Amino acid sequence: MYIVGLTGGIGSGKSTVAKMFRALGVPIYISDEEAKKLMDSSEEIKQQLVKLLGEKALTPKNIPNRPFIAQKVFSDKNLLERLNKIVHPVVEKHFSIWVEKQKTAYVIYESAILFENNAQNKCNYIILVTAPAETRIKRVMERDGVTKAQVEERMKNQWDDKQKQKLADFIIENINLKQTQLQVEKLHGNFLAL
Ligand SMILES: Nc1ncnc2c1ncn2[C@@H]1O[C@H](COP(=O)(O)OP(=O)(O)OP(=O)(O)O)[C@@H](O)[C@H]1O
Repeated sequence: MYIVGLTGGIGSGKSTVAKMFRALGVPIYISDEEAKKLMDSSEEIKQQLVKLLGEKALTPKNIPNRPFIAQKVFSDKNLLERLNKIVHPVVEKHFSIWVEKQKTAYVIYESAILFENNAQNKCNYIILVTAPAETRIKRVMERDGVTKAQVEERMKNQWDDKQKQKLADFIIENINLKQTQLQVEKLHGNFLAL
């Protein structure tokens, strides 16, 4: 079975593309969602969070205190790296178990920060979804009801497309949805024929 990574900057349309693959029967692992769920449920992660950030890292209900954690780690790169080192191995293990249960020719691993997290090694192929920055900003402003500056702030933590294009095997230009659908169908055919 092949593992196909799916990535792209904020507002590029990863989720939109993932839905198109899912409609074709491809299992999708949305890494950010799974990591969030695992942080809530894994006692192993929670214990390590308290070790790293103190008792306040958990709420009285024993779930991660996200605003507290975010405020701590986003101003301290070293802490962010250490947090990633706690969460990643658990997600990796969960992903491997999930992959083994799938019965298709390939699965998709979706992550906004696939390259930034060095997750390309686990993928046989990588698809990068792109769209012009102005388009992406407009989409996210509309989708999330945020300002241009807020979107640009989030973009700062991601690599730019030029860096990612060098490492991607396939690029889906997501501007017109019909064209995107055609690109997805073509790639799906390619992956099935591998
Ligand atoms: N080709 C398109 N034409 C018009 N709107 C689009 C197109 N592709 C995506 N959108 C819309 O743009 C917004 C962002 O798309 P989507 O959520 O798929 O991006 P994403 O890359 O997953 O974003 P994020 O990284 O923020 O999760 C959504 O509201 C989506 O419906």
